[in-house]
Amino acid sequence: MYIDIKDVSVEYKQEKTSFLALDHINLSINQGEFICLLGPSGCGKTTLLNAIAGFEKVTSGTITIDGTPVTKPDTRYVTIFQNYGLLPWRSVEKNVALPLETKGLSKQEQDERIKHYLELVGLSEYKDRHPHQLSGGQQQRVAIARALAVNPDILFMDEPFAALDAITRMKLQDDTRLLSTKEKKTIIFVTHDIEEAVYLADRIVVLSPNPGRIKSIVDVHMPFERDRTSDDFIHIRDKIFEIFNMKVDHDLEYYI
Ligand SMILES: Nc1ncnc2c1ncn2[C@@H]1O[C@H](COP(=O)(O)OP(=O)(O)OP(=O)(O)O)[C@@H](O)[C@H]1O
Repeated sequence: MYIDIKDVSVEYKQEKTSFLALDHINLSINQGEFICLLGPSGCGKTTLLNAIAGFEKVTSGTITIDGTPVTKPDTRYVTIFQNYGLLPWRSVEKNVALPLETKGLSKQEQDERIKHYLELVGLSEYKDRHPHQLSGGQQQRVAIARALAVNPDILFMDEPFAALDAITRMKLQDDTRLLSTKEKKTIIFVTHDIEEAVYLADRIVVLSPNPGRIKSIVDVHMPFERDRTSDDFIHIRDKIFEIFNMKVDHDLEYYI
């Protein structure tokens, strides 16, 4: 297995108390897989993502990537944060260039990568703009281009589209799925939006809180082209609702 999470617990210690955010998590992830971590607020999604990415130390258990134990963040992997994290004083092009400058790439290689990834996210014409001259969705695309430009093996995405309107979110979901296959990345994607998870994932890891545990793992056997209104889609969505013991109602917003 590419990523192996064995018996991982994370306990946050405060002055006198401690809180078990993750309790004996076991999960194996294949290379190239699209995994969604799904669950209600506080169930430990971000903690698990950060532990795999090396930003959070585990209290017990082990995480290995490609056979190497994770002890700290590795430049082979990259995280897209929810708030885009763009530098306002840099142009789109210069924002994408940022991580490349520290990688010691030649100017020509930097330029090629910037061009390629801005094209991939459809922002070539916006390269000279600054972040405040872009919509939220465009800013997030710049963040995606910047993340991909360093050619990471794994992309960690923590609710990257939560702040966007529904139409933009759907467009970026399509883009993300396309590049996960085109660029053959392993993607670990945190969301609390059930439909987003069913639309994107190869497997959905459903977590429950207090303490954070894996409640269920749902295989999403659907073709690449997914239709939110198809019977298969609705069947998997409703299955997840059942996992959460939530009433299925057609007027319900599908968030947890
Ligand atoms: N540094 C910390 N110290 C103490 N408790 C923490 C710390 N970070 C997170 N927690 C707690 O651990 C639990 C899991 O947090 P985490 O952020 O992983 O959840 P989440 O599923 O990502 O939630 P959300 O969907 O709201 O972002 C929460 O109850 C949170 O309050």
